[in-house]
Amino acid sequence: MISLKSVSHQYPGGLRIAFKDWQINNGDQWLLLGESGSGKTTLLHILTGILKPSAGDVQINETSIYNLSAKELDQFRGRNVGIIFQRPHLIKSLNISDNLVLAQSLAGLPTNLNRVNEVLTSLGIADKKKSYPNELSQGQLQRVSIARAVINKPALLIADEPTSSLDDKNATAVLELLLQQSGINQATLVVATHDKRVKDAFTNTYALS
Ligand SMILES: Nc1ncnc2c1ncn2[C@@H]1O[C@H](COP(=O)(O)OP(=O)(O)OP(=O)(O)O)[C@@H](O)[C@H]1O
Repeated sequence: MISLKSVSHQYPGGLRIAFKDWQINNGDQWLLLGESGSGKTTLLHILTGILKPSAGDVQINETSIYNLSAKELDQFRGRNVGIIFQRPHLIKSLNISDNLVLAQSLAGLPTNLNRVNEVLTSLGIADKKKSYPNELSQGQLQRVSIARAVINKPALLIADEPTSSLDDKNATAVLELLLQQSGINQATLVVATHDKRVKDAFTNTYALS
């Protein structure tokens, strides 16, 4: 379970952004909506352990993440949180398989090539494991991003505008894969988006005002 209690954040010289309390149960699938500038990225950074809020408590599976040391938080994040950005951030000099192995290693986990194969197969890109990122299409790269995000079976899967750079066909496919992967891996899914094509797929909505 993830909970956000009395969280607010103030950037230096900026206005305080207050976030209403949020309880996310394991396996829930949520849409995070808000106008430009309302604080979506700020909230995703707070939820994923990247940005310590000025006030309030964030718990993931009963761990108050901002009470951890920097090193503990890095490992906790690597093991428990998978993030999919608008555009994939892969290491260009590593092939797809090695990009996923790197994600295991950064989380302090041993190399598990069976898991790499399992995830790539479930995303329909097992044949690309020896390819390099610049040899893949945009839609395939977004699948690799999803693979990297779920490789360590995170409790929380976060996607920040995952479909906005994709055409309709790829956007639908990526959305279906996100929902499917969060189901297979029993991960909670939070998708922040403006993309109208995405809205109907979710029943839970957290809206920023
Ligand atoms: N590093 C920063 N320093 C100061 N102010 C910031 C910083 N990052 C964001 N802000 C401000 O905080 C507010 C929320 O920004 P945030 O990026 O979270 O919004 P958003 O909802 O993700 O917007 P968008 O949809 O346009 O990406 C904005 O007013 C923004 O100007």
